[in-house]
Amino acid sequence: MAKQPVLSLAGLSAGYFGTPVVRDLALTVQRGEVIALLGANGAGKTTTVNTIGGLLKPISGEVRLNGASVGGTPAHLLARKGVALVPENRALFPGLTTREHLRLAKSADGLSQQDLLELLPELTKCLDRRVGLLSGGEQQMLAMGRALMARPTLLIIDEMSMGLAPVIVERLLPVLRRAAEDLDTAVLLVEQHVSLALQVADRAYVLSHGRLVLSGHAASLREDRELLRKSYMGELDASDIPHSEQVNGHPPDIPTDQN
Ligand SMILES: Nc1ncnc2c1ncn2[C@@H]1O[C@H](COP(=O)(O)OP(=O)(O)OP(=O)(O)O)[C@@H](O)[C@H]1O
Repeated sequence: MAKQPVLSLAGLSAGYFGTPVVRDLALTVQRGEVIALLGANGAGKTTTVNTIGGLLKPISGEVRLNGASVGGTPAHLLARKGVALVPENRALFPGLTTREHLRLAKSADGLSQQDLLELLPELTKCLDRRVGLLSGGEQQMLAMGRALMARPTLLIIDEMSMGLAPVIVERLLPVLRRAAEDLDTAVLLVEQHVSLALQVADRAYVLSHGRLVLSGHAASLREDRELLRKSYMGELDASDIPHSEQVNGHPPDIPTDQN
């Protein structure tokens, strides 16, 4: 029997002031999986993850967490249900130390600081430094570590690579794999850096102009650079897409305009 996904979206439309900027999304993330949500600037990635994370209400369609409908549930209540969102700006406090961030994030059922440092030993040397003095890579490591303190069932990371050199991002990617494997977390990674994201992801979905245009196993997407390029640019037509990479086994909706 197929496992129930931790996260599933069905027919999800989301946007601002009642106007959708993403439409008819369907996507699943299972426990222990790292899923990449890819797309160019303005494709709708942040809108999607903010809707999953309870910062925006869906316009229509379903957001399900472990099978239960949670669309429109506020972020603080979703956090209690095991959803952790690392936003694009990381939302750290520059004047507090790493240790203070971890202390604030500690919860009864979560990881201890020691458990977290076993998972992310790179944070040990930062414990007593103020966050404003950490490098961008160290800050992102802390933002992810703070989110993992709660042992989330679903970890969402928006633009992990934002402002970081690729060599730094390569050091952060294994953290996602460790979260998935050691904590059995479902990980949804939003990225513009396609090749970095596909290094760590099990599967990926590509958003273009607010619609999912491609999904598939990361290994096969890595091999077909031209297919990926076209999906990014909204240039796909149905004949480009191998059956195995169609969204949910059906040809995805191909954007007909560039709006
Ligand atoms: N607060 C907002 N109010 C109105 N429109 C918005 C708002 N935030 C984003 N948008 C619009 O929604 C569309 C999708 O933006 P979104 O930020 O979700 O894309 P993205 O794929 O995350 O891109 P980026 O990587 O640039 O953040 C864009 O056209 C953007 O201008």
